[in-house]
Amino acid sequence: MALKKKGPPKSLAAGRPPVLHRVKSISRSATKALINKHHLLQKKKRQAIAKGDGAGEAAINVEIEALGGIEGYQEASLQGQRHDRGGDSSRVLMQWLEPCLSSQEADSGRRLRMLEVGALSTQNACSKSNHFEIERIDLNSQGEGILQQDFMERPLPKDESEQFDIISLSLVLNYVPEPQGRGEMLRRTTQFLLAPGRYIGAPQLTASFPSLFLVLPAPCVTNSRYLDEERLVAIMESLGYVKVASKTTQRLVYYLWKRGRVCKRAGGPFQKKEIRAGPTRNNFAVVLS
Ligand SMILES: C[S@@+](CC[C@H](N)C(=O)[O-])C[C@H]1O[C@@H](n2cnc3c(N)ncnc32)[C@H](O)[C@@H]1O
Repeated sequence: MALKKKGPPKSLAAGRPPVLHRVKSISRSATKALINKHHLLQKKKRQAIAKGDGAGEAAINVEIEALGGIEGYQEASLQGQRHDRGGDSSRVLMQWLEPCLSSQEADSGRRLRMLEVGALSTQNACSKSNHFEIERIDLNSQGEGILQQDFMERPLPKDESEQFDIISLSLVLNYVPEPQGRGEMLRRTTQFLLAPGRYIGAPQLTASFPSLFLVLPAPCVTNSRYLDEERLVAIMESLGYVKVASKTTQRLVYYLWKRGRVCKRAGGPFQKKEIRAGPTRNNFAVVLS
């Protein structure tokens, strides 16, 4: 009987059980291209569904799967959270909130409740800070501690116990393929936040809570035909939000919006209207009817 030919000796590591899922490294440009392609396919899929084009939808699903499906997309997103690529966006939130949170805990010991929509990890800066009791959800859970749930299908809160002091919506709004869907997502956040003005016993929290942490790729606001900072502020104000903090980097825009009372004179509705022309602009838009 012929002996089985042995391959090259394997490293010791090859024999060890996979105790840690290590994310494969992808270049920065490949990551960006993969994320953009995924967003484009999601948009085309939504259009095919709206037209009742079953064959088109199936073909797009094949393309999405060929790109690695939602898992491939999430893996690429995790690459973007690497320290050398700008790091996890919730670090900015913690820089903004740390001073008021530290003094609040010394006073009352109550941990604030956070809903993290589109959570890829349980190890980001807000999780590690220990300041929050966090409920994490994602369309495709990456594991324990993250509930698999579509925020748009999440049952509305029955009472205060199901509402939150803060919602994190980091790089999620731009995943929604249609402008109307984005407006609906923003509107929905208000229903999950506690009523404004409830921090009577902790006045240091009043300036920042209840609030929405919103992060978007910078070009969505800095280089869109249909959205700029002024229009975003107007949209958010029509929902009762007031801008408390913001930061723009080359890659991302970060905002902290505090929920206030909806002003009767607030503008809107906000249709898809060109506010800046130019061949190099993108088409990111938010529509609120
Ligand atoms: C680009 S990742 C962002 C992850 C992380 N928040 C960050 O800032 O790096 C977007 C995540 O949002 C999730 N997502 C998109 N729409 C969602 C929805 N309607 N409900 C829950 N999760 C959603 C996607 O599944 C994906 O994991």
